[in-house]
Amino acid sequence: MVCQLMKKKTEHLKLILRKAFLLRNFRPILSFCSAMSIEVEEIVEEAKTLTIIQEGKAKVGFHGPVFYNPVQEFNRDLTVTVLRQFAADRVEDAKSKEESPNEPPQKRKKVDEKSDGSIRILDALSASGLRALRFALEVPFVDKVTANDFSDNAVESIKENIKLNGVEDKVNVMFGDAIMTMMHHRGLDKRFHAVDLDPYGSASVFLDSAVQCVADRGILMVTCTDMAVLCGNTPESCYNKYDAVTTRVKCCHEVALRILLRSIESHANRYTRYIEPLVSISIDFYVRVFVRVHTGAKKAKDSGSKVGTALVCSGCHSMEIVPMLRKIIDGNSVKFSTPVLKHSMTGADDKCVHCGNSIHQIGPMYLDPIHSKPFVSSLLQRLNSTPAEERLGTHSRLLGVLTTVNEELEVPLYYEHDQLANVVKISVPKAVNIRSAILNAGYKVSGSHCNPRALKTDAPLTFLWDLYRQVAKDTNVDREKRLDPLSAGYRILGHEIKNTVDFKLNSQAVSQAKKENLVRFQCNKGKNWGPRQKAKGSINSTQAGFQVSEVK
Ligand SMILES: C[S@@+](CC[C@H](N)C(=O)[O-])C[C@H]1O[C@@H](n2cnc3c(N)ncnc32)[C@H](O)[C@@H]1O
Ligand SMILES: [Zn+2]
Repeated sequence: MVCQLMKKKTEHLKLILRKAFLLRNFRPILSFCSAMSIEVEEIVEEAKTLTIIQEGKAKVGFHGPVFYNPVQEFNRDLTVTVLRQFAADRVEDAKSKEESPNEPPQKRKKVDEKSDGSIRILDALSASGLRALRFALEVPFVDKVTANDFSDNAVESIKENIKLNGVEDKVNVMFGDAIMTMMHHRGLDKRFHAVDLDPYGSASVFLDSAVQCVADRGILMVTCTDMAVLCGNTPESCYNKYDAVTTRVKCCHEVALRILLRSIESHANRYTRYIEPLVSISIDFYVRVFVRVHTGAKKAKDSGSKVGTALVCSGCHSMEIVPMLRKIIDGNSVKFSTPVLKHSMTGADDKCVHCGNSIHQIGPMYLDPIHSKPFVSSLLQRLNSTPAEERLGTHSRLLGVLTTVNEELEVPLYYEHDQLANVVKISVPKAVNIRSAILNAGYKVSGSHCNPRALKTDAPLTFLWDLYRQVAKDTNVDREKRLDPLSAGYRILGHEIKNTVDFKLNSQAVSQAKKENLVRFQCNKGKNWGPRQKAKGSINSTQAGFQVSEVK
C-alpha cells in the first residue's frame, strides 16, 4: 500500500516537474523536494531530456524520444507558405460563391461545415505536433487542426505542446494509426481541407486513405524520404511501393517526383478523383509534393493520357517520352487510344538510333506539369511582400527555390549540361553557351530546381546532338584518336551535322534566379544533415493498435 502510494506520488511529481521544465520554472519544485527529502535524481534526469525549441511561432518540448529534425524547417516553412495561400484562395472562393446566386448552397454545406471558407487540417504523422502547432499559429482562416500519431510519447508531447502554445481551442490530438484516422474521415462532412503526410521513409502506404479523406479541391501534402528507392537503386522495391520502376538516370530527382505524383493520381482515380499538382519539390534528402484533389469521373478519365513511361538509352543517355494513352478529340467526340509502338529514338534493331546501345524503359510517371505556375507566382508575391520582421526562418531559400521552380519549362525530365559533352569526350562548354545555342535555334530552355546542372529543353535530340557535334568540330576533336570505336560518342560523332548551330550569347540564357543571385541550392549541408532515424521505441503500423481515439 505504502509502496503504491509512493509510486503514485512519484508519478505525480514527475508530471509536475515535466511541466515545470517546459515552463522553465523548476527551481521551486526542486527546493520543495529537497526540503521534504524526496529523491528526485531520476525524475530530474528524465525531466532534463525535455528541451524546448522554437520554430516559427511554435514552441515544442519532447516527452521522451519523439522525432524532430531541424533540417526539415524548410519543408515546414514551405508548407506554412503554401497553406497560407491555399487558405486565402478558399476564403476568396467562398466570398465569390456567397455573391453568386446560381451556386446550389446545399451541395457546399455537405462538404464544408463553415461557409466562411475556414479550413480543417490533418497532420497525420505529427510526432511532437510541431507542424500542427505552426498551422494553428501561423496560417489564417484555420478552423481546426488535428494532430495524429500512434506513439505514446508523441501523443504526450503533442498534448503538452498544445498547452505550452495556448492553442487548446484550435488543435486536437488523435492517438491512432494514421490510416485508420483517415478512413474515419472519409465521409463528405468529415473530410479535411488539407492533409499533411510526413512519414519515416515512404508515404506509399498512406496514399490510398489520404486521397479519400481530402475534401473536393482540398490539398494533399506528401513527403517521401526514401530517395534511394525513388531514384532507382532498387527498382524492385520501387515497383512494390509505387507501381513503377526506374534506374539511376541523371534526372532521377524529377523522375522521383513524377513517380510519386503518378502514384497519388492512380490512388485518386480509384475514387473518381484526380490531382492538380501545385508545387513539387525535390530538395535535400526528400521529395515534397502539394496537390489539389478534385472529384469528377469525366476528368479522372483523362489520367491515362497524363501519365506514361520514358525510354532511356544506356549508352548516350538520350530520352524519349511515351504516353500511356493518346486522347483524340474530334469535334464533340473524345476517344482514347493506346500508343503505336513507334519511337523516334529506336532503330530497326531496337537499339538507340543515336549511338546503337540498348534502351531501357522507366515509369510509369506523371507527364503533365508538376507545378501550377499561377500558384507558384502567388507564393512568390506573398514572400516578396512579407515584411522583414515577419519572414520565416528559411525565407531566402524559399525565394530561391520557388523562383527556379517558376522558371522551369513544362517539359518532362532534363539532361545535365555536361553529361552529353562527356559522351562525345569534348571539353564541357559553358552552360550559358549551350542555352544560347538552343534559344537561337528557336527552342526553349531552362534549369530545374532539382539539379544545378540541369538542362531542360523542348529541343529534339537530333538538334541537341548536332550542338555537341558542332562543339567537337569547332574544337578539333579527332574521334579516331580520342574515342573507342565501340563507344556511344564515337558513333554519335560519326553522324553529319544537319542543323545550323549558333552559339552567339542570347540575353535569355541566364535565369532570373541566377541573375538575382538567389539561394537555389544549399551547398553547406552542416552537421547532422539528412533524414533522422525513427524515434526510439517507435512501432510500425502492423504493430499499432487499430482503434483510433481522440485524446482529451
Ligand atoms: C518523420 S516523423 C514526423 C515529423 C513531423 N511531421 C515533423 O515535422 O516534425 C513520423 C511520425 O509518424 C509517426 N507514425 C509512423 N507511422 C505511423 C502510423 N501508421 N500512424 C500514426 N503515426 C505514425 C511516428 O510515430 C513519428 O512520430
Ligand atoms: Zn544512345
